[in-house]
Amino acid sequence: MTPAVHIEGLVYAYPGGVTALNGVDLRIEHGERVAVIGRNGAGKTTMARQLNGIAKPTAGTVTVCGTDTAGATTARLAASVGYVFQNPSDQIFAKTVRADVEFGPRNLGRSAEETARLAEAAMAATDVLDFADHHPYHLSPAERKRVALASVLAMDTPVVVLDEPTTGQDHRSVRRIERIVADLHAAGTTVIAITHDMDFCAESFDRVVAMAQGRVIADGTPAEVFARPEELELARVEPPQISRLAAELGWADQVTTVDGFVEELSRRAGGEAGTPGT
Ligand SMILES: Nc1ncnc2c1ncn2[C@@H]1O[C@H](COP(=O)(O)OP(=O)(O)OP(=O)(O)O)[C@@H](O)[C@H]1O
Repeated sequence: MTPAVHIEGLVYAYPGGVTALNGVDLRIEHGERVAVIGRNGAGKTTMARQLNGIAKPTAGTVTVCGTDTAGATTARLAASVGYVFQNPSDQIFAKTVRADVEFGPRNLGRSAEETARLAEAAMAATDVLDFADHHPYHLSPAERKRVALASVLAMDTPVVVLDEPTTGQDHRSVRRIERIVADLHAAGTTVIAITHDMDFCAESFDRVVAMAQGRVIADGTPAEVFARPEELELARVEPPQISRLAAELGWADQVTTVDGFVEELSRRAGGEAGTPGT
């Protein structure tokens, strides 16, 4: 089957001269949940921007849902890839939240009825329905970020790319975003998130791709990647808090999620600690 994303030998140099990507190879299958991590300037956003054709390879190829981005218009790629910008101000443009969220599906040729249904569902999932008729300008940065997410969810694309979705969000909103990622996954959508939030990374993603200096330096499950101190050092990231707690307790097995921690605790206490989520 054609992969959702296939990147081969990708090099990208900005017009100013910075070579931000230095030979990236990455294959992501349909339905995968992938977190892309790494220090500032590692090339994460530059790579993600290739997926919806905002930027085109200097060398190498990027194929999304079977379409080579080199010859494809951004409008064509928009049907396959929804991209939530790191900064919502780069994305939101309409006079009301509802108009912004409805723009994408309408632009993709959905009927008025379908557009309204998709927009309503996306606004409910991101908890922005209460201010659907407000001007996005009057919302807080965290709320605007959720509007940007709603606008992409409403497009119902097979691939969704989230650039730093949890930044600036409170605990409740982060949990909501975790739920959205789980729902997208259950619906078969491929989810790719760039994140500096290692707790979110470990809780919501099955695969972690670590980048440094324009290359992929580690690729595996959260447990595999967080067990590689040299690569983590190079990527300047620390394992999730729960992993560090488990390490402090001297547990040899790699724990990356709260549920995993509770399971391990329960096993060690002979089943007395209860089951996760109860
Ligand atoms: N518009 C641009 N023009 C020139 N160079 C750029 C531009 N945007 C990014 N760069 C450079 O490209 C490299 C990769 O940047 P990029 O934003 O992709 O990294 P990142 O891993 O997403 O970082 P962050 O975590 O800070 O978002 C950096 O050296 C950065 O300075």
